[in-house]
Amino acid sequence: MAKSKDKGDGKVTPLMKQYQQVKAKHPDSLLLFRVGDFYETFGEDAIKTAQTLGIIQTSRNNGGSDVELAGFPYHSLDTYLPRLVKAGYRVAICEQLEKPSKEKKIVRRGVTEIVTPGLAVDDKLLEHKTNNFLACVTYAGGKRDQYGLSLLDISTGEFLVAEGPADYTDKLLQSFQPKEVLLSKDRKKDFLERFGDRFYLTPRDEWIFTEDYTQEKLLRQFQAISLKGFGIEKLLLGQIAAGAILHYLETTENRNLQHITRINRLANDRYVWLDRFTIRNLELLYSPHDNGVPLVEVLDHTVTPMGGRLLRKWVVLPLLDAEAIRARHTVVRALVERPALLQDLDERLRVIGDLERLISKVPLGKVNPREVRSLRAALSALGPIRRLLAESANPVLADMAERLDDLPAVGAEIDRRLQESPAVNLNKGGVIADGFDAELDDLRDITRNGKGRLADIQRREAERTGISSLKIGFNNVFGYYLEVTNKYKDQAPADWTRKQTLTNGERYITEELKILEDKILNAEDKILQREEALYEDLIVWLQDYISPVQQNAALIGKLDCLLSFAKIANRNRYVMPELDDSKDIEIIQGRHPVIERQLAVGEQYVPNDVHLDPEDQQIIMITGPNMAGKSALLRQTALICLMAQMGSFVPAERARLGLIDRVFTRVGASDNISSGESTFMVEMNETASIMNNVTDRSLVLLDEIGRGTSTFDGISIAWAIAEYLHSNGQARPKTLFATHYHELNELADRHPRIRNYSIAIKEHGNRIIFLRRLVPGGSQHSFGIHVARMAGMPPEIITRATDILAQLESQHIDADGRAAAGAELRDKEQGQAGPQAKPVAARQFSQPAPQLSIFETVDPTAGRIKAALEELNLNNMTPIECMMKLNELRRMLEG
Ligand SMILES: Nc1ncnc2c1ncn2[C@@H]1O[C@H](COP(=O)(O)OP(=O)(O)OP(=O)(O)O)[C@@H](O)[C@H]1O
Repeated sequence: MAKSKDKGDGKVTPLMKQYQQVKAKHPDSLLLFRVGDFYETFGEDAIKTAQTLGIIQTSRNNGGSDVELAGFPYHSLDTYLPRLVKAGYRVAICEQLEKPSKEKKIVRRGVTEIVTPGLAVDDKLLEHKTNNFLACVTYAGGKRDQYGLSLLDISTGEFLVAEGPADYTDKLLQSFQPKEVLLSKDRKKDFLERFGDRFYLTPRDEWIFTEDYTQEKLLRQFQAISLKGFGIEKLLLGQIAAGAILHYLETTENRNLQHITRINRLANDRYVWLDRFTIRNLELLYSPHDNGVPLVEVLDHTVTPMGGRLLRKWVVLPLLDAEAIRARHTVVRALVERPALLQDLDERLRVIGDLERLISKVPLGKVNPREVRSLRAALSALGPIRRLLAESANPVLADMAERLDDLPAVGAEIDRRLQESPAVNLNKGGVIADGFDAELDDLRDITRNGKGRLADIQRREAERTGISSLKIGFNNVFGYYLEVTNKYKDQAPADWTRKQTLTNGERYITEELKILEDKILNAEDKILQREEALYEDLIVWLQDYISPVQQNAALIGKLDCLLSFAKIANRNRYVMPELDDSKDIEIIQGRHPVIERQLAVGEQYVPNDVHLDPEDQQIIMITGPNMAGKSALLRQTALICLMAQMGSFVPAERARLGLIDRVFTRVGASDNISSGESTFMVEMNETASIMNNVTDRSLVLLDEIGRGTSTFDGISIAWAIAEYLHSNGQARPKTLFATHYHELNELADRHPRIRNYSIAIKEHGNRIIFLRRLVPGGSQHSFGIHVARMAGMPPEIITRATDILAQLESQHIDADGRAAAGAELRDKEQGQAGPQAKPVAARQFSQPAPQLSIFETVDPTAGRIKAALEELNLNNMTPIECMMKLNELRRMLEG
């Protein structure tokens, strides 16, 4: 609230009083207060506005008070409003609700709109190819890990509901990236703990988030007596979230919501489950790297905003239903095989524009005349598209043709009512077509032919009266008049009214003249008023067609995505994957869709075969030096599977794929301590969540798991996880395991479904040449030194490191005790109590290392550890328990 420093008599001007009343109702919004031709801001708001917009801040003296002030002309609203909202402010726009008049001291004012990051409809605030979601999250509370989530894009009318545990909610928040999250005040802390602080939060009173209140809001919006038909009746938390969104819309003056015609359940059983690490790690939508390119950018060759937005959903929601996936594949194939059809459709789609957002602007009262014309243009493009689809001989496309409706009545009515190239703004006129409205035509005729009509009256009256010298004149006192010289004044007829006597003549008015005068003088204003009224009629009339236009927009979006898939299949030589009922993944000469697009000229992406199946080759351990291409191979395998289930062709020579239901990804972080937990614990927790959720249709990517901890821990974790995934009951998730620890190669000797592979390299003198080929068999070194050289490490260090390595290798112990760690695990597994691990202190490197066991020291901790180890009943422990125990022992060691 603007603080007025009282300087003298303490009186606040009526304007400031009115301002303060309005501001009191919107304390958390930045208030733009219309005063004449300006939007003014006061107090704190003025400081923020001036800073954000870079405009001058002054102060205003209001009846003895002094307050900060910053303002801008009303016609700059379009430029400044988006900047304020993008800076993170909620902006309330307070308009003058009546015209100023002499009688009234102060005009009525009120807030007509509140714009927030999640409630944007202005094109300047929106990105064409991205939805702008407002989310609401509700929480069951207590021990139940259950959340309700609703998402609304007010600019398109898309309204979604979901319900599930925290990780599911988190995943959806990450996939849909809401611009604002509504939540109950008392849940804010919980939200921040679970989902982090990266969202723009709008906490609201608790009472809103109640079942009865929100239900009623939903029923009213959909004019329904029950929510059964929407398939969301069981999602009570989701319903509360959705109803709370509707409440929020009301309080932000968004009351005309006829474009929100549906509410859909986001059914997690229809889509591949991608855990949140997977969405991030596979860089599906965003890349954390400066020059990184996310998958969606490679896939996106859509030409309509609807297509662009839908593709983003397809990318994070790959399908589980084989039939639906095949349907997409067959369309892509049909389009790939008929380039002429593809090109024709592409050209037609390009003129459609943002049909979905256009129609949403209709009820919101934000659609301008030119946009209505674009709507008309889009509808007329649908006819030819429908014909092309119908002739395509593809059943899915033919079905789309059936469902597309070019709404000829709407097109015809727009033509009848609107000019062909109407003005953008209604307040300039020139919007409604000639010939549509007699009154408007008449007014327009007057502005064009006013003088001619006056001349007509003059001529007619002269003929009637025989006064040949009759003239028409105008003055400011009584407007148009007929003037007669004294010679003819007796001939003036009775129906003329005398208005003025001059020395040499008389002036008269007639009723006809006065009517014409009124029309001439007010024609411009009346034209604007009439056009406004007629335009409003058109918009109201259009509201009956919101739903069919939305359906067209949805079909066009889908078609656009499929065209995009066909285009990239052509451009990037993708092939149609074969989906079968197996649980296998068989990729011949697969490539990474993103990396292959980024290679420098002359560089070739080296394709690789990957075969995984739960019966025989369930887990692949991939070793190889840094930079060899291990991560790329892991990711490309997952991306190929996911692209296939999105309906896309894939970068490979051939791919035979059983459906996958979940993808889990873990990347060993080098430093995860910032979150307060040790890396070890983070990995344990995360990995435990994989263990609990895998099925034998799942795909697990483990990239350098255990890297964040010491080698000993790292190998232990990786070892135990690999074993668990291999031997845990019925579920046999297909797993790709990239690791530096070549010690893990021993696992393959012990477990039938674990296989070793490595990424081939060639050693050339002291250098490595990366061949990027996946070859059977593990690798023997870690090649850290080579990588250090490539990274530009000083030659002295490289030479010294090479020396040390040679010494260590001659002792069969590597630089930080890896062989020892491997041996330790081996011994444990075989039930041999006596560990032979021999960690070596760095200072011992240049001398033969004495064979020291940790238990041979005099340290009492070592004694405790020994006792604890002896107590263990290894046969009764799960690998995870083993790992936990190891961690505990290690902490004892660390004190
Ligand atoms: N098959 C391939 N063909 C061509 N270039 C490749 C291939 N695979 C990977 N690369 C290139 O090599 C780089 C390193 O690959 P990647 O990150 O997968 O290595 P890595 O073995 O996982 O390394 P680190 O162990 O350091 O994580 C990639 O950025 C990519 O540019």
